[in-house]
Amino acid sequence: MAGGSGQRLGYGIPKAQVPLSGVALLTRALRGVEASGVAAAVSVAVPSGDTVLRSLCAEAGMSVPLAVVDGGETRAHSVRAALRALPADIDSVLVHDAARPLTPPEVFHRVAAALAAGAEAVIPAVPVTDTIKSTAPTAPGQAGIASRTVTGTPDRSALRAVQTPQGFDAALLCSAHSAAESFDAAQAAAVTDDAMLVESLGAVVYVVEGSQTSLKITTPLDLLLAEAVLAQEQNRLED
Ligand SMILES: Nc1ccn([C@@H]2O[C@H](COP(=O)(O)OP(=O)(O)OP(=O)(O)O)[C@@H](O)[C@H]2O)c(=O)n1
Ligand SMILES: C[C@](O)(CO)[C@H](O)COP(=O)(O)O
Repeated sequence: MAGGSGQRLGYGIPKAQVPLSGVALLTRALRGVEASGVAAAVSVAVPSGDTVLRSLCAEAGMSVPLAVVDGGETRAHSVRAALRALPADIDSVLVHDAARPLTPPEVFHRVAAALAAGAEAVIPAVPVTDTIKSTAPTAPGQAGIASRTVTGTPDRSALRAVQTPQGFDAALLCSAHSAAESFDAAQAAAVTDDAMLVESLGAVVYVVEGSQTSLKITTPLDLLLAEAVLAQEQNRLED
């Protein structure tokens, strides 16, 4: 998925074009897919009319067929557009973010292996290190102190920070996305990953180990962190 604009990164160009140590995020993500060897075909959603990312796809030198489609208003719209461009006879789909340029091959392998073992839906994830609170807007009359108050503290040991690629039985994912096509704007905005759509159909979603380096580039700080990860890898290779 490379159809986003990258508002939070704030570069003024689609995020997938943004260079990470000189190589565009999309190119790095495609290299990750290629290195994993799990894909028989790839479908990339780019912002409508974007020619730069289309060129990067053509130059990526993928060893499997690669389709490029115009993405949509939300990530889920882009996923639907990309799904429509995949070959009709595929059994499984891995949905991956161009915004995760450093996902190691083993994460792709764990997701693909779980699908091969019979899972209908699989997500990679890592334990959370912060304590997470649910919150709500402060009640009228108390708003002078702070804008939100705490409504609960979920058990951290059960929480996971979820990554991509997320893997699915192709028919299940298509059904889940068909159901989401009728969502209104608020419902559509609340869809932050694909797994939650199949969860709403009652499917069992399996969790496999993700990777700390599979971070999502969302803000400028994430880009700095990713550059540091690459520099460390480079040093390790030179040692
Ligand atoms: N309409 C959209 C929105 C997002 N994405 C993709 O979904 C992934 C995760 O989205 P996010 O990190 O939120 O990217 P942006 O939408 O570009 O970021 P922002 O919300 O800051 O604008 C990214 O690879 C992004 O390109 C997409 O294909 N189509
Ligand atoms: C799909 C995802 O990468 C899983 O963590 C994430 O939910 C995308 O969120 P975003 O707000 O669209 O970046």
